[in-house]
Amino acid sequence: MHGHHSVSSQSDIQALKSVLHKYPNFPVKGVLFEDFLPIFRDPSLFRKLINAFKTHLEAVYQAQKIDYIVGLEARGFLIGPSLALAMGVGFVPIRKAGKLPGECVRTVYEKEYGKDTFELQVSAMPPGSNVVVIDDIIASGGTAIAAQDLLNQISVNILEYDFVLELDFLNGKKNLGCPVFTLLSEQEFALH
Ligand SMILES: O=P(O)(O)OC[C@H]1O[C@H](OP(=O)(O)OP(=O)(O)O)[C@H](O)[C@@H]1O
Ligand SMILES: Nc1ncnc2[nH]cnc12
Repeated sequence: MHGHHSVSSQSDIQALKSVLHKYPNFPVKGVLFEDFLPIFRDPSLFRKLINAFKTHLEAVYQAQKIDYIVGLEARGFLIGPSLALAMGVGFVPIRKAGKLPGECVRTVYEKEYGKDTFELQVSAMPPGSNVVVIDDIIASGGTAIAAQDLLNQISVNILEYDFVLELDFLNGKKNLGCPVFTLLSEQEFALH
């Protein structure tokens, strides 16, 4: 990558956007499902995705240390570990209920198309850790708020949320008390 560029090149962003796919009425009627999986089928796009998040985070957090990348099951697991490894920081998963051993904190939440339960291992991170939460998309924001709830319960500080996509019309960001970065925003996507 080019050392002094603080944002990803517009051609990388366009290349990533060009493979996104929309599926009307999936998984339920009335939902327009945004599929980002084609990015992972092409290693050069996968690399562009990871580099774009890394470049963004390194530009924003020069003075402050990121302790962990926290990924949300399941699609946050496709990005989080690769990003954490590239940045040389730890990775911690937040999982759907019943998957994690040991003492866990738990929360029930509503998302755009249903209800779910999230858990986080209490021993995963020391209190006061600074984390970035990553997922593929923010829709209603229910999932992101559930992650905030769990991280608050173990006294971990969220520096920001990073998403690949957002559904603007659902305004999911409104109840989040920290910055949100969206790599391929739906607005720009629509212009393309
Ligand atoms: O902003 P919200 O309305 O809460 O929706 C966003 C969440 O919904 C999807 O996860 P889903 O629970 O469908 O994940 P899965 O791929 O693990 O089934 C998506 O990957 C986000 O995590
Ligand atoms: N419209 C959507 N597309 C993909 N993932 C989602 N998760 C919640 N809403 C979604």
